[in-house]
Amino acid sequence: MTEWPEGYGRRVLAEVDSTNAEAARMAADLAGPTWILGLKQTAGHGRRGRVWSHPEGNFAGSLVMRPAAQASEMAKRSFVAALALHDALSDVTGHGARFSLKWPNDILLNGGKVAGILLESAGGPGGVISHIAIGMGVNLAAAPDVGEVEPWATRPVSLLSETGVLVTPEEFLDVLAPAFARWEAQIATYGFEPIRTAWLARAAKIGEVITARTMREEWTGTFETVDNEGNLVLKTAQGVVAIPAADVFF
Ligand SMILES: O=C(O)CCCC[C@@H]1SC[C@@H]2NC(=O)N[C@@H]21
Repeated sequence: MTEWPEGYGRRVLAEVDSTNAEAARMAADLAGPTWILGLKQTAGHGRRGRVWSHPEGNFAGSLVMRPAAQASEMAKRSFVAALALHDALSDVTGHGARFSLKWPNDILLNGGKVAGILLESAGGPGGVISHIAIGMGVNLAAAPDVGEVEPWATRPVSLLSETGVLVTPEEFLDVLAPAFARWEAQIATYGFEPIRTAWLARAAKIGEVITARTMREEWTGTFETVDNEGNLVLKTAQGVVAIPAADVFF
């Protein structure tokens, strides 16, 4: 097994409202980047304020850091997190080819959603962030009921139901944390480009027609790439558009 990464803290909580909320509470006194694992999460939330339910045995964890960086740079950590989750899920199952990455923040298994990522940060002076929480939820043991997610959402699946592999949240963290540290070292040393390239190599639906829905508009077009800011680039009938944030539908 890979070693726990040097310099990263680890806190396991029997119960927590939300590991991202706990990350915010801890941020002021942080000695270094710290993983928070919630074995039971009672008020987990997803993107756009959606409820993130926590069937027993699933992974709910956040990495909290206090980097001296602009918010726009930190947003790229969601790609780092996606790569780390892809590595960890591939490692524990031995079925890497079954996983793909859905822009912006989902991990798919056999085309269903097995994991989601939620970045939350607080601002400091001059656009520099004071902390970032990289929250990750993984359906290790069970997927939420279809009725719990929006009708248009990607079908939720669990690792257990799709692969027959059951790992505990603690075991999963022991694989995920070193994977994250490897990709974090890449972005810290070489910048976003190797992350972008690696992410694209694992992306779902590249070259295919997809729909991106933002708060105000909906775009349908060919998924060309992700640009060096992390935007989704679609070739539409109106031209090429770069979309910073949206929900994507296949
Ligand atoms: O797909 C999404 O909408 C993102 C889901 C993120 C859920 C995780 S679980 C751990 C962390 N704590 C939270 O309250 N949310 C994230």
